[in-house]
Amino acid sequence: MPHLPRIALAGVPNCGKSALFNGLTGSRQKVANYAGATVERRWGRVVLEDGTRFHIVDLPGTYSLDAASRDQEITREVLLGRRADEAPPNALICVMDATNLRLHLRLVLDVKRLGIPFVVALNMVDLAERNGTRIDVARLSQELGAPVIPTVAVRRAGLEELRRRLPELLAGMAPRAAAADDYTPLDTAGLRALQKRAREIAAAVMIAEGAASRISRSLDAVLLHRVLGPLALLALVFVVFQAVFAWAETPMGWIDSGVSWLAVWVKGLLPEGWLTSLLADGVIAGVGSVIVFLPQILILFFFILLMEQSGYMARAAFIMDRLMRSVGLNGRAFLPLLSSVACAIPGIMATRVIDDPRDRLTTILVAPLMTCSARLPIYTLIIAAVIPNDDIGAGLGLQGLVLFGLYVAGIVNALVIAAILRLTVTRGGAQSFLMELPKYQLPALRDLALGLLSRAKSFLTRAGTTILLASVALWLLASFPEPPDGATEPAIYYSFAAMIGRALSYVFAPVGFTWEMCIALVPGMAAREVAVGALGTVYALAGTGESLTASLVETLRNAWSLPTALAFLAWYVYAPMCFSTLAVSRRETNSRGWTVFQFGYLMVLAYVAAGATYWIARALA
Ligand SMILES: Nc1nc2c(ncn2[C@@H]2O[C@H](COP(=O)(O)OP(=O)(O)OP(=O)(O)O)[C@@H](O)[C@H]2O)c(=O)[nH]1
Ligand SMILES: [Mg+2]
Repeated sequence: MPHLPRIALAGVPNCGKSALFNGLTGSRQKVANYAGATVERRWGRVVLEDGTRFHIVDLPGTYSLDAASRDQEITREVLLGRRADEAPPNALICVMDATNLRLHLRLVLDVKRLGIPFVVALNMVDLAERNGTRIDVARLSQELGAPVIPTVAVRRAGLEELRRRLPELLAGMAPRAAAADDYTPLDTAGLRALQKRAREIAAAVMIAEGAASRISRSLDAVLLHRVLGPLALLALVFVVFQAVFAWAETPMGWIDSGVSWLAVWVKGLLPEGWLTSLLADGVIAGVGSVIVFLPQILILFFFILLMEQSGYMARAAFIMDRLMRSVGLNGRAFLPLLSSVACAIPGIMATRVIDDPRDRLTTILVAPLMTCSARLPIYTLIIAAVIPNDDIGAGLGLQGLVLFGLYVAGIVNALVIAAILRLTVTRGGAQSFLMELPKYQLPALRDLALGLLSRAKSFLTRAGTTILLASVALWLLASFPEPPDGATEPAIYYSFAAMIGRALSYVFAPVGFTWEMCIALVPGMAAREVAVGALGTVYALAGTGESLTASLVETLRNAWSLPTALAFLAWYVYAPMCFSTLAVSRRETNSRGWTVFQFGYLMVLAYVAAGATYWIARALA
């Protein structure tokens, strides 16, 4: 890797660097319609037709070379060659958004001072054309003293031409490490001169300037409206959770019957014995009970991707800014928190866009409270088991409403705890929030499909690895030692797992958990949805012949009292996150103390919440 020349992609956030990177390398980096989608650098290798090989690096976007936030700092360090382990790139592709030349020229002019040879990819020319902007490309190239190639990164247009120009760029590449030493940050006068020059060039090359589209303005008049905006956001989120239940029902039914059929088939095919039990009760019951949730996860991500691609996500951050400010965070924290709805890990990584270290720390600490998609299986399983599938009018279901409530609870918890932290352990002044609103775009179907595909893949991979292993391990623990002669209880009752479960139930009985639930808590630390798989395995083993075909939902409905089920839900609203999240927290906060604090406070909250729910529900029932 170190021997190949390196080309870096530089540009303002949201100009299409990652889309271009994906186009050039065939990889699938996150492309999203808001500033700050990329927070890390990513490498890829490119081989040109003439055999030239080089590495290309995708960087977080930056508005200037002396930016403050962690993601932009990475870009600056890479471009200036300040990273200990690597020299500055040999050449650059500066990506510009053709619909916003002035802003983008400023960065290009600043980058030009580095003295690293570059080409300009004049991206989003499709949008520029549509809104009536026309640019004199030859003149722009002349003014910048570098080749300018019009591109449409998402449709891979112009990439051939770009590739053709790269060998000549690499031929004239700078001796490594020379460039950055001469770079000094601009003083105010220098900055002004640079801005003036950017304006001049923009004026000179713009043959016609289009206005922001009318559609965009009228959409914003509603979606960013003081009253209508928040209402629209709330309505949208509500619809999403209704859809998660309503649309997923049928495909989930198919998967569920497929899994049950498979278990029965295996039991019928193989002679009774440990292998059959391992396959049917361990692998199929464990992994199967998690895979059932694939449709729901995909529906949730369908909406998230839609919001990211259309440009609505950044507006949602804007709407939430006031609320966020009232708890001492700012609108910037909204996107990381929203990413945590997928998973806290990318969410915590996304906090790199937050400049202020205390804001950032607070956001990291509360991110696991947002309802991650691994909780979805647990929530829906228990909701399906204990909440009646009533119609609450207007075609809305009670189950969807409860799920919506749990997600809202996650958000409220995150905000309340952020407010408390901001007043105590992470006290400090609040920062103002500035974020460019991206253009509205119709989501590209291809990108949506690819996004969903990669989600499905990672979910199934987890099911096939972590969850499979946990299910097998649990099956072992739950099947041995074998019951003594003349045993009256199901075999699992005498197993190691039951011993562990009963030991744990000294701690958890006061909050209403049964020993079967306690067994599921342990593997649930590896990944939350494993708890569902574990329940699948435990109840499959504890079950008698007739409940073999009964779904897990039916089994739980009979086995758990309502207070117990609600307490389990409450536990997972706060539940100590999976270990991978803790590892990422540790890395991003760079502090063991804060990680322990995070784990500790979530643990305590989970226990208290489960207990309170259990006792209140019992008193009411
Ligand atoms: N119409 C159009 N949309 C584009 C083009 N290039 C990128 N996009 C869209 O612009 C948005 C931003 O693209 P990204 O590749 O994520 O931008 P980025 O520069 O990597 O952004 P950061 O990582 O936040 O700095 C996405 O919604 C893309 O689908 C283009 O040439 N034409
Ligand atoms: Mg990017």
